[in-house]
Amino acid sequence: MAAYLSRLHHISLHVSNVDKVAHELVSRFQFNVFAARLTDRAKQLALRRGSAVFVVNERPNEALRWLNGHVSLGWSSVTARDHRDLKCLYGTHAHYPVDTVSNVCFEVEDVERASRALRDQGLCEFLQPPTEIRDDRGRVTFSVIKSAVGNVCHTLIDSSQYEGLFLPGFHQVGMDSQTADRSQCPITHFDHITYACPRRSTAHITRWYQKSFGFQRFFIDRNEDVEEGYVLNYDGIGLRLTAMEYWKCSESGITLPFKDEKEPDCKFVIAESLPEQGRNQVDSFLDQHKGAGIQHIGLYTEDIVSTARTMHRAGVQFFSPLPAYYTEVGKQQEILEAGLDPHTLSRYGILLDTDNHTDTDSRITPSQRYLLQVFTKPIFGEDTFFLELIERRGATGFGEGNIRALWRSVQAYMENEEPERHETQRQNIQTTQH
Ligand SMILES: O=C(O)C(=O)Cc1ccc(O)cc1
Ligand SMILES: [Fe+2]
Repeated sequence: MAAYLSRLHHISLHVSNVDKVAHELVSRFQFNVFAARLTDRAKQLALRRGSAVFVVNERPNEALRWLNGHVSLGWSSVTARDHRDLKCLYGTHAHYPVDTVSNVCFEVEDVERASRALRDQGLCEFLQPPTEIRDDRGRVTFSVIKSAVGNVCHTLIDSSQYEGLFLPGFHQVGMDSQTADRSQCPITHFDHITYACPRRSTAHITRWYQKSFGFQRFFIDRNEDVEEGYVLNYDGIGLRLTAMEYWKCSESGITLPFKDEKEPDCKFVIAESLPEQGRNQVDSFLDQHKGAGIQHIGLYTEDIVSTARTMHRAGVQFFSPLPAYYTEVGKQQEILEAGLDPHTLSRYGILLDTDNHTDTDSRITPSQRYLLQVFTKPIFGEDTFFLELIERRGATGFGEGNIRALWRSVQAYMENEEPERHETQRQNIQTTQH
C-alpha cells in the first residue's frame, strides 16, 4: 500500500550562504522570514508567502564541517538542548557539492504507518527512521527517505500534535522584511515542482511515485501517449515531459466523498532531455547540478501581472521570450481575447497559453482556459535552479506554446548571453547587499 500524503509542508534548500539566499528570497521574491533555528552547528531559516514555505539550510562545506566539529562559530543558540547537535533537523545534512533544492517535506497523518508502508514495499532507502521531537509547544514525528530522483529526499512529518509557530527547535523571528503586501504579490502556494532527469529515467521515477505515494499521471496534452509522456522533439527542442499529481488525503486515501471535490495539491513534472536535437537546458542542469534534481518550482499567484511587476521592481530578472512572441498576430489576438494587454505581458516576459489538459471542467470551453507563466533566471551560482510564477485561469495543466517559448528563451540565454553572465541575477544580489 502507498503512503498517502496530507499535503506539502515545506521545501528545503541547502546552500553555502543562507543569509545571501534568504536575503534574495525576502528582498526580491517577497518572502517573509518567520522562524529560525540557529545553533553553533546549524543555521536554518524558514520563509513563507501564502502557504508556500521554504526552509533555507546552511550546506556544510568541507572546511566548515571540520570547524563545526571543533569550535563554536558563535551563532546564538535558541533551540532545545537536545536538538543542538543536529545540524539539519527534519532533513539530512549530507554534503552536496553545489547549492541545491533537495527536500520536499510532506505532512502525513501517521509517520510510523506511512514509513512502514514504504519499508514493506522495499522501494525506499531511509535516511532517518521515524523520530519524535518535542518542545514545550508539543511534539512532531518525522522520517526521511531518499526519492528516486538524484539528491531529492522526502521528509514525512506529522505536526498535528504541535502548537508552536513552525516546528520544534525553531523560534519565531519577526524580521523587518519590508516585503510587498498581499494585494501586490498574491502568491498562495506551490503549484508544481519540476525535476530535471537523465535519459530513460522517467518510467522508473513515475512508477516509484505511483507506488510510494499513490501519485497519478495526468496528461499535459490530449494526444499524449501513456508510456511515452509528452514528447517535444523538433525545432531544437528535445524534451520528454511527464506530469503527476496527488490529492490532499486522509489516511484512508480519501479526503472527501465526491471525486469532484477532492483537492489536488502540488503537481510534479519530470523533464527528461532527448538526444536528437543536441545539448540542451536539461543536460546543462544535470552537468552543473552534478546530477538529477529540482530544476524549478512554480509559485502560484492570483495576479501574475502585479506579482511580476513587484518582483521586477525589486530586481528579479525574468526570461523574455524571443521578440516576435508578442507581435505574432495569433498570440496578440489570444492575449487580447483574454482581456490582457500585450505590452504589459511583454514588459515582464509573461507567457500566455490555452490549456490542452484532458479532464478539466467541461463547462469551461478550451478558449477560456488560460495559463499565464513567467520564469526567472537561475538563482544560485550555477545555471541550475530557477523559480516560475504561474496564474491559472481555468487551466489545470501546462501549455505547449509556453513550454516552447520558455525552452527557446533558455536556449538563447545559454547560447548568447553566456559571456554576459556578470549581468545576471546573482551579481545584482551582491551589489544590492553592499
Ligand atoms: O511549463 C512548465 O512550467 C514546466 O514545468 C514544463 C517544463 C519543464 C522543463 C523545461 O525545461 C521546460 C518546461
Ligand atoms: Fe514549470
